Amino acid sequence: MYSSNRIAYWMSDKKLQKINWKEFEKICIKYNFEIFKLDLNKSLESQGPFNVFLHKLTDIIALENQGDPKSSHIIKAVECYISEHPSIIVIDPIPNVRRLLARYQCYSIIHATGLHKYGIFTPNFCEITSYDKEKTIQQLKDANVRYPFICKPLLGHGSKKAHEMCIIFNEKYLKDCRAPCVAQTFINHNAILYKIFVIGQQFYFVERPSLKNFYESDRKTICFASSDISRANSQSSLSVLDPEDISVQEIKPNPKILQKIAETLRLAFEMDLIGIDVVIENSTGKYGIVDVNAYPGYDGFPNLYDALLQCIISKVNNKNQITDCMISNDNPSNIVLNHLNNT
Ligand SMILES: O=P(O)(O)O[C@H]1[C@H](O)[C@@H](OP(=O)(O)O)[C@H](OP(=O)(O)O)[C@@H](OP(=O)(O)O)[C@H]1O
Ligand SMILES: Nc1ncnc2c1ncn2[C@@H]1O[C@H](COP(=O)(O)OP(=O)(O)O)[C@@H](O)[C@H]1O
Ligand SMILES: [Mg+2]
Repeated sequence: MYSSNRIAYWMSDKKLQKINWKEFEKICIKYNFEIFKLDLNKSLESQGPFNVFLHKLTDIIALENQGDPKSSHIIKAVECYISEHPSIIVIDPIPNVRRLLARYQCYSIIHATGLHKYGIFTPNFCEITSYDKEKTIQQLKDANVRYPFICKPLLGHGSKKAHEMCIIFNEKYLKDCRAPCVAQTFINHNAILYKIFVIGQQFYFVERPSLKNFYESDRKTICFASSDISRANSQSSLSVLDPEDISVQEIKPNPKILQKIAETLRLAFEMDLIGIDVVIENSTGKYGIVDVNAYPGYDGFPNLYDALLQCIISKVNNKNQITDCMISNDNPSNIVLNHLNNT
């Protein structure tokens, strides 16, 4: 049992408390898995061996990305250990998490999935690279980004700043774009957002508050912190619909379409633990994917830890099958080799 069923994990203490991790440890023990928290400040070799590494390293990866030497040292050590022990199942692989954190890259991956065939899209987006007004106008035009649009920081995690955004309504206030950033067309969706939580092949969705409808106008830029908008109990004034929008009929989400989004993005990002923010566009009824997160909160996911362990077990079994297959594939080639040697 020692090395074949040993799970190492790392998450911040804040996250561990929030998600009642003790519950997961109990389930692991019940199913004969040993589980322990990896100490990132100690030699990893001395804490091994283990065959599964489960983590939420997003903030450290984001800090590494911003040049923080301590974070960079930690992530390099983890990556080095993983590459020296290629049989470890990493949930989720660090290069894939890195790709997800960069918003522009993240939207490009969604855009390339072909989900538009099913009435699913990611709103038009582009990277704003400078404070040069003419250049910005051209970048918006080339990508067909319309007013109003949201400016989002390039990096989607790692600091409070990553979640500070603004809505720009007209050319006059383009100066408020905090370059470099991603600009994304604002989709009116009656202030309702759906969060899809994915754990391997299982998924679940919840409804959350979101931003009210906005239209192109000469109004000033609105700035907001995204954490004030779509948390379970958020009560922002930006989520209160204007009187003329109250009568817009709510479109109920089709679970089959949300399932299609969950399955497609899990494969596209090659990640098992993701959260996807989806809005349904008022005017078309189409499903817009506005954000994808690594290892989300899973608030409300039924039997969360059974689902998580099931995901781990199926990956361990898959890996064992592949290994068995490689061993048994060895035999025919050995026979051929022996045969050749004997002739
Ligand atoms: O960036 P957005 O789109 O808001 O997504 C967030 C982040 O993933 C948060 O993780 P973190 O705080 O680690 O960045 C997560 O909170 P936790 O993982 O801490 O619970 C939130 O889960 P919800 O709290 O379920 O919304 C999820 O909605
Ligand atoms: N293109 C969009 N159109 C309309 N609302 C959006 C759009 N993108 C984001 N939002 C709203 O802004 C919030 C924050 O944006 P998001 O990209 O999810 O940022 P974060 O990574 O900080 O969660 C979302 O929860 C949603 O309410
Ligand atoms: Mg979000």
